[in-house]
Amino acid sequence: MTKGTFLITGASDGIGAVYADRLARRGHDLILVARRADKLAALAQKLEAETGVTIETLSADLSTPDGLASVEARLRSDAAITGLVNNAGIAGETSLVDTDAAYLTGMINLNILAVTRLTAAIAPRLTATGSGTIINMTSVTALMPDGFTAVYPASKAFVLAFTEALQVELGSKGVRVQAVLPGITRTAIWEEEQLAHIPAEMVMEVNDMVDAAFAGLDQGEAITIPSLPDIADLDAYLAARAALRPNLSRDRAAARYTA
Ligand SMILES: NC(=O)C1=CN([C@@H]2O[C@H](COP(=O)(O)OP(=O)(O)OC[C@H]3O[C@@H](n4cnc5c(N)ncnc54)[C@H](OP(=O)(O)O)[C@@H]3O)[C@@H](O)[C@H]2O)C=CC1
Ligand SMILES: N[C@@H](C=O)C(=O)O
Repeated sequence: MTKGTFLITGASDGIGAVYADRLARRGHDLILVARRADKLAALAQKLEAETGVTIETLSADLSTPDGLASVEARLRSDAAITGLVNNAGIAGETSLVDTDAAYLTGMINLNILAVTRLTAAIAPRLTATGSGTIINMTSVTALMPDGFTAVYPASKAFVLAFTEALQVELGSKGVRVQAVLPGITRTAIWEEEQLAHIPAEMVMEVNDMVDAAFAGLDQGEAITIPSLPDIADLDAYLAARAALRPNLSRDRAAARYTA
Protein backbone atom coordinates (compact mmCIF):
# COMPACT_ATOMS: atom_id res chain seq x y z
CA MET A 1 0.00 0.00 0.00
CA THR A 2 1.33 3.46 -0.88
CA LYS A 3 2.40 5.69 1.98
CA GLY A 4 1.52 8.87 0.10
CA THR A 5 3.72 11.42 -1.60
CA PHE A 6 5.41 14.31 0.20
CA LEU A 7 6.27 17.53 -1.60
CA ILE A 8 9.32 19.19 -0.02
CA THR A 9 10.34 22.75 -0.84
CA GLY A 10 13.99 23.72 -0.60
CA ALA A 11 14.99 20.09 -1.03
CA SER A 12 18.20 20.66 -2.98
CA ASP A 13 20.30 21.35 0.10
CA GLY A 14 20.50 21.59 3.88
CA ILE A 15 17.47 20.76 5.99
CA GLY A 16 15.20 20.03 3.02
CA ALA A 17 17.63 17.49 1.56
CA VAL A 18 17.72 15.64 4.89
CA TYR A 19 13.89 15.64 5.02
CA ALA A 20 13.99 14.05 1.55
CA ASP A 21 16.36 11.38 2.79
CA ARG A 22 14.33 10.58 5.90
CA LEU A 23 10.94 10.58 4.17
CA ALA A 24 12.25 8.34 1.37
CA ARG A 25 13.57 5.90 3.98
CA ARG A 26 10.11 5.93 5.57
CA GLY A 27 8.74 4.75 2.24
CA HIS A 28 7.19 7.95 0.88
CA ASP A 29 7.35 8.90 -2.77
CA LEU A 30 8.63 12.45 -3.11
CA ILE A 31 8.38 15.60 -5.17
CA LEU A 32 11.47 17.73 -4.58
CA VAL A 33 11.26 21.46 -5.26
CA ALA A 34 14.01 24.08 -5.46
CA ARG A 35 15.69 26.23 -8.11
CA ARG A 36 18.82 24.11 -8.76
CA ALA A 37 17.62 21.32 -11.03
CA ASP A 38 21.01 19.58 -11.10
CA LYS A 39 21.19 19.22 -7.32
CA LEU A 40 17.60 17.99 -7.14
CA ALA A 41 18.24 15.42 -9.87
CA ALA A 42 21.38 14.11 -8.18
CA LEU A 43 19.59 13.73 -4.83
CA ALA A 44 16.57 12.09 -6.45
CA GLN A 45 18.74 9.60 -8.32
CA LYS A 46 20.68 8.69 -5.17
CA LEU A 47 17.60 8.27 -2.98
CA GLU A 48 15.66 6.31 -5.59
CA ALA A 49 18.58 3.91 -5.90
CA GLU A 50 18.95 3.55 -2.15
CA THR A 51 15.29 3.33 -1.16
CA GLY A 52 13.27 2.27 -4.19
CA VAL A 53 10.69 5.06 -3.81
CA THR A 54 9.66 7.22 -6.77
CA ILE A 55 11.04 10.75 -6.76
CA GLU A 56 10.14 13.58 -9.09
CA THR A 57 11.89 16.94 -9.20
CA LEU A 58 10.34 20.31 -9.94
CA SER A 59 12.65 23.23 -10.56
CA ALA A 60 10.88 26.39 -9.46
CA ASP A 61 11.77 29.75 -7.96
CA LEU A 62 9.11 30.06 -5.27
CA SER A 63 9.78 33.76 -4.81
CA THR A 64 8.37 34.44 -8.30
CA PRO A 65 4.69 34.40 -9.35
CA ASP A 66 5.23 31.80 -12.09
CA GLY A 67 7.36 29.47 -9.96
CA LEU A 68 4.90 29.60 -7.09
CA ALA A 69 1.88 29.11 -9.36
CA SER A 70 3.40 25.97 -10.91
CA VAL A 71 3.88 24.27 -7.55
CA GLU A 72 0.52 25.48 -6.26
CA ALA A 73 -1.20 23.94 -9.27
CA ARG A 74 0.47 20.60 -8.60
CA LEU A 75 -0.54 20.63 -4.93
CA ARG A 76 -4.14 21.41 -5.83
CA SER A 77 -4.53 18.75 -8.46
CA ASP A 78 -2.37 15.75 -7.49
CA ALA A 79 -4.36 13.48 -5.19
CA ALA A 80 -1.27 11.37 -4.49
CA ILE A 81 0.31 14.23 -2.51
CA THR A 82 -0.64 13.78 1.13
CA GLY A 83 2.22 15.69 2.77
CA LEU A 84 3.88 19.08 2.40
CA VAL A 85 7.13 20.27 3.96
CA ASN A 86 7.27 24.05 3.67
CA ASN A 87 11.02 24.33 4.16
CA ALA A 88 12.46 26.66 1.52
CA GLY A 89 13.60 29.91 3.08
CA ILE A 90 16.36 32.45 3.01
CA ALA A 91 17.96 34.68 5.62
CA GLY A 92 20.93 36.84 4.76
CA GLU A 93 19.67 40.36 5.41
CA THR A 94 21.90 42.79 7.26
CA SER A 95 20.20 45.76 8.92
CA LEU A 96 16.89 47.04 7.59
CA VAL A 97 18.45 50.26 6.32
CA ASP A 98 21.33 48.49 4.60
CA THR A 99 19.41 45.68 2.92
CA ASP A 100 18.20 46.09 -0.61
CA ALA A 101 14.39 46.38 -0.75
CA ALA A 102 14.27 43.84 -3.60
CA TYR A 103 16.09 41.29 -1.41
CA LEU A 104 13.62 41.85 1.42
CA THR A 105 10.71 41.48 -1.00
CA GLY A 106 12.16 38.18 -2.24
CA MET A 107 12.55 36.98 1.34
CA ILE A 108 8.97 37.87 2.20
CA ASN A 109 7.73 36.21 -1.00
CA LEU A 110 9.60 33.00 -0.20
CA ASN A 111 9.41 32.84 3.61
CA ILE A 112 5.81 34.05 3.95
CA LEU A 113 3.85 34.19 0.71
CA ALA A 114 4.98 30.83 -0.66
CA VAL A 115 4.31 29.07 2.66
CA THR A 116 0.83 30.57 2.79
CA ARG A 117 -0.13 29.86 -0.80
CA LEU A 118 1.27 26.32 -0.92
CA THR A 119 -0.53 25.46 2.29
CA ALA A 120 -3.75 26.96 0.97
CA ALA A 121 -3.32 24.94 -2.21
CA ILE A 122 -3.10 21.56 -0.48
CA ALA A 123 -5.45 22.22 2.45
CA PRO A 124 -8.78 21.66 0.65
CA ARG A 125 -7.75 18.18 -0.49
CA LEU A 126 -6.38 17.19 2.92
CA THR A 127 -9.41 18.43 4.82
CA ALA A 128 -11.67 16.62 2.35
CA THR A 129 -9.96 13.32 3.15
CA GLY A 130 -9.45 14.15 6.83
CA SER A 131 -5.80 13.16 6.69
CA GLY A 132 -2.32 14.30 5.67
CA THR A 133 0.60 16.19 7.11
CA ILE A 134 1.91 19.74 6.80
CA ILE A 135 5.32 20.56 8.29
CA ASN A 136 6.28 24.24 8.42
CA MET A 137 9.90 25.20 9.00
CA THR A 138 10.06 28.25 11.19
CA SER A 139 12.94 29.16 13.52
CA VAL A 140 13.72 29.89 17.15
CA THR A 141 14.13 33.49 16.00
CA ALA A 142 10.31 33.56 15.87
CA LEU A 143 10.48 33.55 19.67
CA MET A 144 13.34 36.04 20.00
CA PRO A 145 13.17 38.60 17.19
CA ASP A 146 15.11 41.16 19.17
CA GLY A 147 18.85 41.10 18.66
CA PHE A 148 18.79 39.36 15.28
CA THR A 149 17.74 41.10 12.08
CA ALA A 150 14.28 42.54 11.48
CA VAL A 151 12.58 40.83 8.55
CA TYR A 152 13.80 37.21 8.81
CA PRO A 153 12.57 36.64 12.41
CA ALA A 154 9.33 38.43 11.57
CA SER A 155 8.85 36.10 8.61
CA LYS A 156 9.41 33.12 10.90
CA ALA A 157 7.02 34.56 13.52
CA PHE A 158 4.45 34.71 10.73
CA VAL A 159 5.00 31.04 9.94
CA LEU A 160 4.67 30.10 13.61
CA ALA A 161 1.43 32.07 14.08
CA PHE A 162 0.09 30.76 10.77
CA THR A 163 0.87 27.19 11.80
CA GLU A 164 -0.68 27.53 15.24
CA ALA A 165 -3.88 28.89 13.70
CA LEU A 166 -3.93 26.01 11.21
CA GLN A 167 -3.48 23.49 13.99
CA VAL A 168 -6.95 24.56 15.11
CA GLU A 169 -8.52 24.96 11.68
CA LEU A 170 -7.02 21.94 9.91
CA GLY A 171 -6.22 19.86 12.97
CA SER A 172 -9.91 19.66 13.82
CA LYS A 173 -10.41 18.12 10.36
CA GLY A 174 -7.82 15.40 10.75
CA VAL A 175 -4.77 17.08 9.22
CA ARG A 176 -1.51 16.91 11.20
CA VAL A 177 0.26 20.29 11.25
CA GLN A 178 3.69 20.73 12.86
CA ALA A 179 5.82 23.84 13.37
CA VAL A 180 9.56 23.11 13.59
CA LEU A 181 11.76 25.73 15.25
CA PRO A 182 15.43 24.95 14.65
CA GLY A 183 18.16 26.88 16.36
CA ILE A 184 21.41 27.43 14.53
CA THR A 185 21.87 24.45 12.26
CA ARG A 186 24.96 23.79 10.17
CA THR A 187 23.82 24.38 6.57
CA ALA A 188 24.73 26.63 3.66
CA ILE A 189 22.32 29.29 4.93
CA TRP A 190 25.29 30.26 7.09
CA GLU A 191 28.69 31.21 5.78
CA GLU A 192 31.51 29.12 7.27
CA GLU A 193 32.96 32.37 8.57
CA GLN A 194 29.77 33.12 10.52
CA LEU A 195 29.60 29.64 12.05
CA ALA A 196 33.24 29.87 13.06
CA HIS A 197 32.33 32.74 15.38
CA ILE A 198 29.43 30.97 17.07
CA PRO A 199 30.14 28.78 20.11
CA ALA A 200 30.14 25.14 19.00
CA GLU A 201 27.59 24.22 21.68
CA MET A 202 25.04 26.45 19.91
CA VAL A 203 25.32 24.79 16.50
CA MET A 204 23.40 21.59 15.71
CA GLU A 205 24.30 19.22 12.89
CA VAL A 206 21.58 19.10 10.27
CA ASN A 207 20.97 15.33 10.51
CA ASP A 208 20.45 15.62 14.27
CA MET A 209 18.07 18.55 13.83
CA VAL A 210 15.86 16.76 11.30
CA ASP A 211 15.86 13.49 13.25
CA ALA A 212 14.70 15.38 16.34
CA ALA A 213 11.98 17.10 14.31
CA PHE A 214 10.73 13.70 13.13
CA ALA A 215 10.78 12.40 16.70
CA GLY A 216 8.63 15.40 17.66
CA LEU A 217 6.25 14.66 14.80
CA ASP A 218 5.99 11.01 15.78
CA GLN A 219 5.26 12.05 19.38
CA GLY A 220 2.39 14.21 18.13
CA GLU A 221 4.01 17.55 18.96
CA ALA A 222 2.46 20.64 17.42
CA ILE A 223 5.56 22.76 18.05
CA THR A 224 8.97 21.12 18.00
CA ILE A 225 12.08 22.93 19.21
CA PRO A 226 14.84 20.38 18.64
CA SER A 227 17.35 21.98 20.99
CA LEU A 228 15.04 22.76 23.93
CA PRO A 229 16.07 20.42 26.80
CA ASP A 230 12.89 20.73 28.88
CA ILE A 231 9.49 20.75 27.16
CA ALA A 232 8.06 22.27 30.36
CA ASP A 233 9.71 25.55 29.35
CA LEU A 234 7.70 25.68 26.13
CA ASP A 235 4.55 24.68 28.00
CA ALA A 236 5.14 27.50 30.50
CA TYR A 237 5.61 30.00 27.67
CA LEU A 238 2.38 28.89 26.00
CA ALA A 239 0.53 28.94 29.33
CA ALA A 240 1.72 32.48 30.07
CA ARG A 241 0.47 33.58 26.68
CA ALA A 242 -2.86 31.81 27.20
CA ALA A 243 -3.27 33.59 30.55
CA LEU A 244 -3.41 36.93 28.71
CA ARG A 245 -6.25 35.80 26.51
CA PRO A 246 -9.30 36.66 28.72
CA ASN A 247 -8.14 40.27 28.97
CA LEU A 248 -6.92 40.92 25.43
CA SER A 249 -10.25 42.21 24.17
CA ARG A 250 -12.53 44.16 26.50
CA ASP A 251 -15.11 46.91 26.34
CA ARG A 252 -12.97 49.42 28.21
CA ALA A 253 -9.37 50.56 28.33
CA ALA A 254 -7.21 49.47 31.24
CA ALA A 255 -7.31 51.77 34.28
CA ARG A 256 -3.71 52.90 33.76
CA TYR A 257 -4.75 54.55 30.48
CA THR A 258 -7.82 56.35 31.83
CA ALA A 259 -6.74 57.82 35.15
N1 LIG B 1 20.15 26.53 9.15
C1 LIG B 1 19.65 27.19 10.20
O1 LIG B 1 20.37 27.61 11.12
C2 LIG B 1 18.19 27.39 10.30
C3 LIG B 1 17.35 27.28 9.20
N2 LIG B 1 16.01 27.51 9.34
C4 LIG B 1 15.11 27.43 8.19
O2 LIG B 1 15.23 26.17 7.57
C5 LIG B 1 14.87 26.27 6.20
C6 LIG B 1 15.94 25.60 5.36
O3 LIG B 1 17.14 26.30 5.55
P1 LIG B 1 18.58 25.64 5.38
O4 LIG B 1 18.45 24.24 4.98
O5 LIG B 1 19.36 25.99 6.56
O6 LIG B 1 19.12 26.52 4.17
P2 LIG B 1 19.91 26.14 2.85
O7 LIG B 1 20.39 27.43 2.30
O8 LIG B 1 20.87 25.05 3.11
O9 LIG B 1 18.76 25.55 1.91
C7 LIG B 1 17.73 26.38 1.46
C8 LIG B 1 16.90 25.62 0.45
O10 LIG B 1 15.88 26.49 -0.05
C9 LIG B 1 15.96 26.54 -1.46
N3 LIG B 1 15.58 27.84 -1.95
C10 LIG B 1 16.17 29.03 -1.66
N4 LIG B 1 15.57 30.02 -2.34
C11 LIG B 1 14.58 29.44 -3.06
C12 LIG B 1 13.62 29.93 -3.97
N5 LIG B 1 13.56 31.24 -4.29
N6 LIG B 1 12.75 29.07 -4.54
C13 LIG B 1 12.81 27.74 -4.24
N7 LIG B 1 13.69 27.22 -3.39
C14 LIG B 1 14.58 28.06 -2.81
C15 LIG B 1 17.43 26.21 -1.78
O11 LIG B 1 17.57 25.62 -3.06
P3 LIG B 1 17.96 26.37 -4.42
O12 LIG B 1 19.06 27.32 -4.10
O13 LIG B 1 18.35 25.24 -5.30
O14 LIG B 1 16.69 27.05 -4.85
C16 LIG B 1 17.73 25.16 -0.72
O15 LIG B 1 17.26 23.90 -1.15
C17 LIG B 1 14.70 27.77 5.92
O16 LIG B 1 13.33 28.08 5.93
C18 LIG B 1 15.41 28.43 7.10
O17 LIG B 1 14.87 29.68 7.38
C19 LIG B 1 15.46 27.82 10.54
C20 LIG B 1 16.24 27.95 11.64
C21 LIG B 1 17.65 27.73 11.62
N1 LIG C 1 18.37 30.52 9.66
C1 LIG C 1 18.94 31.00 10.84
C2 LIG C 1 19.38 32.35 10.61
O1 LIG C 1 19.95 32.70 9.63
C3 LIG C 1 18.05 30.91 12.02
O2 LIG C 1 16.82 30.85 11.83
O3 LIG C 1 18.55 30.84 13.15
